[in-house]
Parts: sequence; C-alpha cells; structure tokens
Amino acid sequence: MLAIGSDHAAFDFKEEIKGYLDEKGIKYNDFGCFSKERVDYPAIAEVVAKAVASGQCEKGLLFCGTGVGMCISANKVNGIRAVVCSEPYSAKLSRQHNDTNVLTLGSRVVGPELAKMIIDIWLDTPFDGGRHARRLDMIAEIEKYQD
Ligand SMILES: O=C(CO)[C@H](O)[C@H](O)[C@H](O)COP(=O)(O)O
Repeated sequence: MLAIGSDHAAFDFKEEIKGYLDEKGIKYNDFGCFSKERVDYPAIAEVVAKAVASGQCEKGLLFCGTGVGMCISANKVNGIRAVVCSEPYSAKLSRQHNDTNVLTLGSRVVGPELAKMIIDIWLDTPFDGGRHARRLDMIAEIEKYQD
C-alpha cells in the first residue's frame, strides 16, 4: 500500500498518477488534498510521512509545485528518507543506495509521462544493502540526537 498526497499545485497531477496506479493495480491511500483549493504542503507531507514511518503504508508519493517543500517536510519525520527527483537515474540510485521510502515530484517541473517513468523505476528498484546499510544506520543515529 502506498501513501500519496499533494498540495493544490499538484492536485490534477495527483489525479493523473492515481489513474496510472489504478491501471497497474497498485493500491494507495490518498491523504489529500481533495480539491484545487490552496493548502499548505507541510500538513499533507506530515500525514503521508507518518503513515510510512509508522508502517501503515510501505512507501509514499508526494507532489507539489516543485517537490522541494514536500521533500523538506517529509524528511523532518524520523525514519523518512525522502528524495525529490526530476529524472529516473536519481530515483533508481536513491533506492539502491539510500533506501528512500518517499518520492516527491514537482508538477511544475516534470510532465506526467516522465513522472510515471520515475515512479516506475523508483517502485521497482530494491535497496542494495551492504555498505549502504551502514550509512543508513549513521543517518538513524543523527535522528536520535535530535530527540
Ligand atoms: O512547496 C513548494 C515549493 O517547494 C511547492 O512548489 C508548492 O506547491 C508551492 O510553494 C505552492 O505555491 P502557491 O503559490 O501557493 O501555488
């Protein structure tokens, strides 16, 4: 189960991606927003990130105008490794090396077809583990100091 969310800037974009996920038979929980009325992206990022961090959802997809605000906000939740991507290479490597669990995209940056390609490769690429796991452990240690 994916957790997905957007602000108003990416509402139509989210609807298009939901249709794509439906075609592929990928289940998701939409945490909003539910119209084009202006909303503040941190509120959406927080609920999606917490759904992932708690294990309620396996991974998260967050969309806003640039993907940047969603990425910054999601990464404030302990256990979240969010990446903003506008091309598939970083999406793939973020899974292999960083085990990212939230992908953010900018509806004002990437078109829907490129977005679908990025989402596909991000969802399909496993974490490599090995030396990369040690580095994720180090990131988790940094989180502990913030409590
Ligand atoms: O948070 C953002 C930038 O990092 C997103 O792009 C938002 O969608 C954007 O800031 C919304 O801006 P608006 O002028 O309120 O549409």
